[in-house]
Amino acid sequence: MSSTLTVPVALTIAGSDSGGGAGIQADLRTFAFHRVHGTSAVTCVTAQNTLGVKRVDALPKEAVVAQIQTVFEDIGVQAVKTGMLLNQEIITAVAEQVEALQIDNLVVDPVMVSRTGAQLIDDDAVNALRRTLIPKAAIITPNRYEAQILSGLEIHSLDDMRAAAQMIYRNLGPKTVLIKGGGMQGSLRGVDIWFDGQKLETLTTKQVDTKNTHGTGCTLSAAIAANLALGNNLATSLRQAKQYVTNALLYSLDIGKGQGPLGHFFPLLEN
Ligand SMILES: Nc1ncnc2c1ncn2[C@@H]1O[C@H](COP(=O)(O)OP(=O)(O)OP(=O)(O)O)[C@@H](O)[C@H]1O
Ligand SMILES: Cc1ncc(COP(=O)(O)O)c(N)n1
Repeated sequence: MSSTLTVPVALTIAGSDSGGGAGIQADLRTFAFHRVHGTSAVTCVTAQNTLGVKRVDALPKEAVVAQIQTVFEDIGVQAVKTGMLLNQEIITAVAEQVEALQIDNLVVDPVMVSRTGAQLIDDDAVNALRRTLIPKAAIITPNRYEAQILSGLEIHSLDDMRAAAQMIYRNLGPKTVLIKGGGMQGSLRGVDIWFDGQKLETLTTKQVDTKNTHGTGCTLSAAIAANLALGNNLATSLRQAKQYVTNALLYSLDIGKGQGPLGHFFPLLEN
């Protein structure tokens, strides 16, 4: 006897991480955990491990567009997340597809700077993100450094995070801004702030004491997209996604010599 299931579908438009901790690999595991069918449009291929990124090769923008269109034509998609889009050409092409396909449930993780402060995309790409994609987002999820670039403010405290969220909302026009605390000091690492033009909310978990935090940002944005694909409203999606990242951090994996990945399927890892 076999049975068929109908499940929601999410699409990730992001880079491949050969080390399996972040990017497309983290996103697809996150979708699967949520019982959401994961589809993907690869933007670039990174040679990466737990110690860092050694090489990045971009795909032609036409290849990225073809993946998105081919998935939409046949399968249909309830929510989309974007991760590492790398260059101006790919960002502009993705923004055009968002417009043409009338994608509403769009989660933009504006991957620009790693948690260690290394810039991952050039200035033209940052400007393209600001101009073309961020204004179309249902939510954007910058980390501390990305929020500094997008707001022009220095961020050292919770109040700074709140001011930056409001500034980005007003200046760049996404429907909601969530600033992640992973790059802050001490207990603020578990605290995120979000602002939707009316409510200024805080999502708090205890700081998890682990060095294995590679892919936390990708995982959070993929979990938000998965929850939206399941039909949850934004506030519920953010709460659930935060809880999911925290659980996956509590079961992070000691793999490699640097920052290991999260335990995305944590219930299978319990002794
Ligand atoms: N040590 C920690 N303890 C608890 N929560 C954490 C910790 N580190 C990160 N987080 C949470 O993980 C989520 C991702 O935030 P973070 O600031 O790490 O994003 P990021 O810099 O984009 O991630 P990445 O390390 O993947 O680049 C946020 O909800 C943040 O609060
Ligand atoms: C392919 C790829 N995409 C994104 C990130 C950053 O991810 P994160 O912000 O989750 O560390 C990464 N290191 N590699």
